[in-house]
Amino acid sequence: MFTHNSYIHQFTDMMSEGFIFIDHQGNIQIYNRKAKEIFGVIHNQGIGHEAGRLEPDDIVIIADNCLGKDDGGLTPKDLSILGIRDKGLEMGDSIIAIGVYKGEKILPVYKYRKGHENWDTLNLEAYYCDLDIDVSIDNRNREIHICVNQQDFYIEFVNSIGHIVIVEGQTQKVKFYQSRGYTVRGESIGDILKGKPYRAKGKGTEELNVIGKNIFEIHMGGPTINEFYDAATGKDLHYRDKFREINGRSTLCTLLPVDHEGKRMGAVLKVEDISELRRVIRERDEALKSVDEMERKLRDHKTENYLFPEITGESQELFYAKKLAYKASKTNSTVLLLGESGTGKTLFARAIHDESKYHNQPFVHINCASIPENLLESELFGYEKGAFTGAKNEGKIGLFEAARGGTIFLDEIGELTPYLQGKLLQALQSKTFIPVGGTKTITVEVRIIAATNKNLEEEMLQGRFREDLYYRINVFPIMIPPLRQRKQDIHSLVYALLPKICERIGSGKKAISGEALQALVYYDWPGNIRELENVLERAANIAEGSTILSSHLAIPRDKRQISEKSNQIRSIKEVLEETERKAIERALRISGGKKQAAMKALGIGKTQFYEKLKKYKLDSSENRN
Ligand SMILES: Nc1ncnc2c1ncn2[C@@H]1O[C@H](COP(=O)(O)OP(=O)(O)OP(=O)(O)O)[C@@H](O)[C@H]1O
Repeated sequence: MFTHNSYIHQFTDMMSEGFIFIDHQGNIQIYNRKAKEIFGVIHNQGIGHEAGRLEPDDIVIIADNCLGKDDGGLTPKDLSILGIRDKGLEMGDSIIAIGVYKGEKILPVYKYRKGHENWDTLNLEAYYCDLDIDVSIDNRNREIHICVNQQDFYIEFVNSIGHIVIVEGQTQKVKFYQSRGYTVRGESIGDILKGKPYRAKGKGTEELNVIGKNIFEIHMGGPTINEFYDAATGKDLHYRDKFREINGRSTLCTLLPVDHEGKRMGAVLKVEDISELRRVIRERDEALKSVDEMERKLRDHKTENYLFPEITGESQELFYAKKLAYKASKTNSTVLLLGESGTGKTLFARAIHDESKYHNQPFVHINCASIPENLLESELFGYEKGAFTGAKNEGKIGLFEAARGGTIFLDEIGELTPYLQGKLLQALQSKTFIPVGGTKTITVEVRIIAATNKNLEEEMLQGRFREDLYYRINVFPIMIPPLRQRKQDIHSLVYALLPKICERIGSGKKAISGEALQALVYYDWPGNIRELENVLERAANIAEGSTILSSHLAIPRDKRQISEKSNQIRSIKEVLEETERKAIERALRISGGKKQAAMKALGIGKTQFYEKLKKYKLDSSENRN
């Protein structure tokens, strides 16, 4: 009845979904164009080839991502026809194999992965029988590529699939390649290897006539096709838009029985191919993953920003230093804080300790410049009783020991004498020391943070600081820029520090006038934040009213005139020079004072670089590396 109704065929061919109708015996009556496309009955993929069968001496290339599944039952044993007899190979394994059909004289090449292993791609490249062969199974993108002399034959898959390309031994021409719809065409690898004929492919190829054939001739069994048959033969089964896999393709299916005058006539199956949709979903998942990644990065960025709230300032320069400090806090490495006096090195050292895993352990701060040289050794390493005149009878533990398990902060490390530098180096290297006047070696695990306002590299080059100690402590350098290079922080510093200062000195709350604030911004702050604190404290003390005015600020008058100066027009040369100076300062700062690195970053030659350092007085020494 349906076979002769050409209108029905025409109409169903116009549908964008696959549509199959089988009668009450399971014979196909309608199989529309889209269904043929989905299941590969119509075949226009690739270059095409003639019909044929596998012959001895043909070169066979196989890529199968799960032996025994969905490939027409290809087993490890089947591969013996190519000379592969590997006892380690089992069902469920993935394999790439190249061999000659029944060609016992030419050994096969192959590579496989066990089924339980987790991997993304399996790849085999070979020059085999004068052919350039490159095969890959890409589990992530769900594709198998077999490239023969740069000709790519690829196949997509959902769960598992087998792909095969056959090259004629004599002519070296591709005589068969696997593609979508192989089950419908009865061309599984298993069948092909057993010598079953395959159909021609490509334009003008005769279409496989499915009408009138039993559904099981065209589709291998499987839950969906079984249900389809059951519904057609009388079972009361129906569903709408369900995800089903048919012949290894992901589909969205609607199944409906067809009754006429109370009698079961058959069933229809409407099929939407969602492999494409899967690809889109995968792409979307990947996009979401990168959004997640991005969000995580942003979160980290935010955390770093909010991390050390006691370190006030929003400048990029400070943010960069904070970021490094945060990273340093999560390692055990020795940290070297570099920066002028009053820039916040102690604050950073404390913040690193508090954020580290040692935060419940002691934090011991020692200023190497403030202790007389003859006492420093015993302060650091302790002494035994009676070690020297004036020593306590019972002896004393040193700061290294007091810091056991925690952090020792060696401030102004550049002030250490050569003798103490040697002692310190020994302690850092061996994590042991001998107290003054003692004989017993003491072992301590302690995290070192050192700080200096000197240019240690310069000190080292001048022979005033031991090179070995310099490298030992310069593991994680963090440069804290001076306030004049991050004037942007002045506002927030004033607003954070002033209330605390007022509370401490009991002056009552004080505000600051716009003019005073502007004067603070224009000043160059050689003493950095410590100087800013002092200026604010003094101003809060002398201001009688509730507002600090510029007249209350103890900063040199001529140095706050820059505001007026900045209104003057400057020559281009002046502006360019200032920009140049700033660029060099910034490069030196970011490279932690390392001249080679700064020079490289600036992209200028050595002579030019040193000339400019001299010109802008950024370096006292002229003849350095
Ligand atoms: N970013 C900041 N936010 C708030 N207070 C700061 C900041 N930086 C520094 N300070 C304050 O400035 C003062 C000087 O800082 P700190 O003692 O840490 O500097 P330093 O570099 O160790 O100085 P020195 O080299 O003279 O020892 C301290 O009172 C500190 O709390």
